[in-house]
Amino acid sequence: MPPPPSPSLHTHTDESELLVQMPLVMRTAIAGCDNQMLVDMLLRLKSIVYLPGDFVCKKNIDFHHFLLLDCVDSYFQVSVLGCIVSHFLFVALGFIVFHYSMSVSWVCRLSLPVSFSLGVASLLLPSLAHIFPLQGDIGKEMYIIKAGEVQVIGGPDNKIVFVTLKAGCVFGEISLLQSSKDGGNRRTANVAAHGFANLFVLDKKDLQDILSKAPAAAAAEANKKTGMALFAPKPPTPKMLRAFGQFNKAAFIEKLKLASSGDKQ
Ligand SMILES: Nc1ncnc2c1ncn2[C@@H]1O[C@@H]2COP(=O)(O)O[C@H]2[C@H]1O
Repeated sequence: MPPPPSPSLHTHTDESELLVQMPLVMRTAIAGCDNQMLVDMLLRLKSIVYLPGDFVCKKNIDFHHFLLLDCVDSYFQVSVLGCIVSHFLFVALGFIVFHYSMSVSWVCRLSLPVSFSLGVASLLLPSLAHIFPLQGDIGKEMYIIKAGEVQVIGGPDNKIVFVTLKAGCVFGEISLLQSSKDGGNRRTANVAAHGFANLFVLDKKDLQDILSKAPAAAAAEANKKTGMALFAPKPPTPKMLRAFGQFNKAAFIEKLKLASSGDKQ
């Protein structure tokens, strides 16, 4: 008797079984989708697990990461470090100048104030980042949450949680769909994994391919035109309704009075 097939070697799968395992939001969305589009999309999805706190999308560059100062958690320490680093740079510069037998007096005189200013500048860097925010990542992928949660975060030190997205939610699509003019393809928010998050990732190019082939895309284009009809001038009111529209209450009461006085006579 042949051995029973191992579960991992099944050649075909029952779609309804697969569907049951998906988050409810995804199942509902799938129900209204074009079949070919779904197949196209599913074949291109990659599954990635993000660790707790990992950034999936970045709107702002974090200056502590930027300066490679993850271990330094206060602006004061950053500025002190800035002073020390710039002072050593000047000492090195002085050494080079001295080595080439040039005057070092101006280097010595400038060393302290410049080190100090650079220290102050490094103190101000995080505040400057809020005034002149650096542009974030260019969106290259969008995500569907398979399991776990992600949070859209912002504010100082990304402490504010704007929204928590759960299994079945889609995000990271805005920068993919916006035009690149005026930096429109930059991430509009920071998104980080809240606990372990298993995400399906879809490339920008794959998304564009799917949308260009999908009949739904054409329908959406057509809908833009038909949708306008909803706001177009309304058709003229039918005759009967127009008669109601011209209904004059005072004249009607006058007619009633006349009729009743005629009855009495
Ligand atoms: N208020 C919000 N609610 C839900 N999702 C958001 C919100 N703001 C931003 N996002 C998502 O966060 C993503 C960040 O990258 P994108 O700008 O590409 O696309 C963004 C949206 O998908």
